[in-house]
Amino acid sequence: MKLQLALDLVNIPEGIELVEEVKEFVDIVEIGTPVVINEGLRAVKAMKDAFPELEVLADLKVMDAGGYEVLKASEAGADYITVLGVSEDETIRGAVEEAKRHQKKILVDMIGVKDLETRAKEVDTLGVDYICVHTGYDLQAVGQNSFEDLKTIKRVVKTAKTAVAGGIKLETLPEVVAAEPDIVIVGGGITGQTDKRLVAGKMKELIQ
Ligand SMILES: O=C(CO)[C@H](O)[C@H](O)COP(=O)(O)O
Repeated sequence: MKLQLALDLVNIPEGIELVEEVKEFVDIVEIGTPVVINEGLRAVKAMKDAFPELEVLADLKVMDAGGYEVLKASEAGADYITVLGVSEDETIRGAVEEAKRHQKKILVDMIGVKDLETRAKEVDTLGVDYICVHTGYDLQAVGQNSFEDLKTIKRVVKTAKTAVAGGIKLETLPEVVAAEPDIVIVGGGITGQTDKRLVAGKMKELIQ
């Protein structure tokens, strides 16, 4: 099980400083969608240059032009690129083909998918590397999480690996770990803490 640190509310120097603090406990650094919007793909390149030993995920949430956007993120040094599960199968196929060409991985984010079981089964046939259940900020704000959805994809997905994201904290991590996802994605649960190193270390312990 890998721990992915999501960086959403920082600029490039702040992100690098934050990763420096917790890098020994983290497997993947996510350049979150707001960071990509603010800073562009150069944030991916800057993180990979600063920490070549860590994997970097570009959270582009690709919705169209899958091949082209995966190409650009791959050129910037991303190891993983996210594509939305609600996008067309053609988009996901294009992303997967391009990722394979560059030895990169595609993580499909199921945010906004209404019939999770049916779509997860479909996406699982498209050759993606990971399927991720995700409660975004707007649904976290009304008290939702993805813990039951994780159990659903663990039951129906046969080929892809699984991941979970959305409001995971140290207190809720044991419940998540019990469902055995391949990647646990944590943003504010680490970045919003006063002692980030302490919390990241405890999370890593629970995951191992
Ligand atoms: O993709 C995201 C928001 O769209 C976040 O990176 C993801 O939800 C993880 O952050 P947090 O743990 O703070 O919810």
